[in-house]
Amino acid sequence: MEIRRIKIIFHINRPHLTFDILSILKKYDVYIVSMEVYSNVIYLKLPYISDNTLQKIEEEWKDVYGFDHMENVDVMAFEEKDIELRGVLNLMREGVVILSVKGIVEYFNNKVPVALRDIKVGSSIFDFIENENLKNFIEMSGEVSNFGTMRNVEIELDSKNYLLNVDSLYSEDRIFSGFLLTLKEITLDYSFDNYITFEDLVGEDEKFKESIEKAKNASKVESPVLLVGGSGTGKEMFARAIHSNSDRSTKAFVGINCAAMPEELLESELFGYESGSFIGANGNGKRGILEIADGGTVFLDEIGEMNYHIQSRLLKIIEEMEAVPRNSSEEVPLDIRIIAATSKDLEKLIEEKKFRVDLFYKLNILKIEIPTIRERPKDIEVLIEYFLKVLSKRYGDKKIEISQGAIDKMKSYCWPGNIREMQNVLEKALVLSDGGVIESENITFDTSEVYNREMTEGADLNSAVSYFERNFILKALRNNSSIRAAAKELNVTHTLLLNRIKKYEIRDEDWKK
Ligand SMILES: Nc1ncnc2c1ncn2[C@@H]1O[C@H](COP(=O)(O)OP(=O)(O)OP(=O)(O)O)[C@@H](O)[C@H]1O
Repeated sequence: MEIRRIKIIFHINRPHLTFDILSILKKYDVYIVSMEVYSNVIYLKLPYISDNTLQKIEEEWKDVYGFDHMENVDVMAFEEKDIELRGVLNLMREGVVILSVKGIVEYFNNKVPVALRDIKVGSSIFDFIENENLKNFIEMSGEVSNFGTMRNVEIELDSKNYLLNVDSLYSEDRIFSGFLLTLKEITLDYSFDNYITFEDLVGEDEKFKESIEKAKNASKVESPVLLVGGSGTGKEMFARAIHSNSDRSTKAFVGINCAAMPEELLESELFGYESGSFIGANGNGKRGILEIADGGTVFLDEIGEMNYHIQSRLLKIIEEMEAVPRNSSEEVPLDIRIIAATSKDLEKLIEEKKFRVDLFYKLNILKIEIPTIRERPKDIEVLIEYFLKVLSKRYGDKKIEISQGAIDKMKSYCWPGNIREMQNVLEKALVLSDGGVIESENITFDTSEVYNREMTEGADLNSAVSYFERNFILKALRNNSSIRAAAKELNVTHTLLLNRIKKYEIRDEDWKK
């Protein structure tokens, strides 16, 4: 006997609607196998009932205030999502396992290594992968839920080597829900294609190339590195490329964002729970990421946000490592390479007594400045071409075209969110273009508060106001076809707007389509 799945659609949402629907089922003595209730829809999974009975039930439902219509469906909403998710996972080229916050398997795809052949939903991943890094990472993330990623840890399963990557999963409102674990087999001739390498860093501008050269040199030495650059300029990509070009490349790359968590949490994340010493934790306490990443690289993003006390502890570790360098026969306390990044001016923070000058000097030895898009305008077209290729690949080698007008519009924009923003703008434009040619009207910029805030943070009042004013005027000009119309929208005189256009050196090509 077949199960029936029914979708009921309502044209209003009122109290007791579900109750009224279910009361009629009760009247016909039909029980419910399962049910999903949304604001205007109910899915019901019912045991087999004849068409005749269902028709009678439907007739009565029609009298329920708010009922619109019902449909027989093949799957419930949840089942549909489940099928979709499985389908997507199976499309991926690597073995993928989705875990709960405690490391329990929730989904896995058909590319998981043979060594995981007995894996089941509900199994613990630790029964299949015995790896201290993974264990610690999951245990700690489970407790603090803000830990990010674990990159390229080499593990062995059934005498084969794999690169293990783990990402924490969050809902839109940042509720931590588990992990996405990917396993990629390392084959001899293509071992590192999962790494970000310098080849992945796109750009031809001289300033950018200088940064790449510096980073390449930095990858061959052991001192800490300081990456300085605005939001979305590629600091993390640089850090990863340095790691994979170094002789630590087969070890962990662990990143932590110092701005993303409260101070006490950051401290225990970094140094572990055991007070006094995190070195050689004997299993009673929690290991910090500095220890988990032993042998590898630790990426400290937004180091300017780290509090003074944590800075002192970090400095001590760097000094201890220097006192007993790598390759020495003495017992080394910790073997990590620190790469720090900042979008803030650390020297200014030193003046404000928010950043330790001695830590700054340690980090500043190898300082690499990553230019913003404004500082490498020639790369705009290069990056557009690159991202369109990436998008085309993602959509099954679909041909994507872009008009000269759209390119010009992107060239005249100031890109406060840098490369990340450019990626987003192009992706959005592709959707808006409905699969055709990307035209200039499909290029829309996020002039939201976030960007204005990021751009104006740390600036003095006059330059912040100017920045805002220039952008505001540009927006009005782009929305209108003439200066006069824009002046009207801005409620200022034509002459005043002309003066401002002159002051801010706004060119016709900055706004005219
Ligand atoms: N040179 C580049 N070539 C291609 N893609 C890049 C380049 N630089 C950055 N990206 C892409 O831009 C996005 C932002 O890069 P990344 O996260 O490294 O920037 P970030 O400076 O660390 O950002 P944030 O300040 O927000 O931490 C990523 O999706 C990355 O893949």
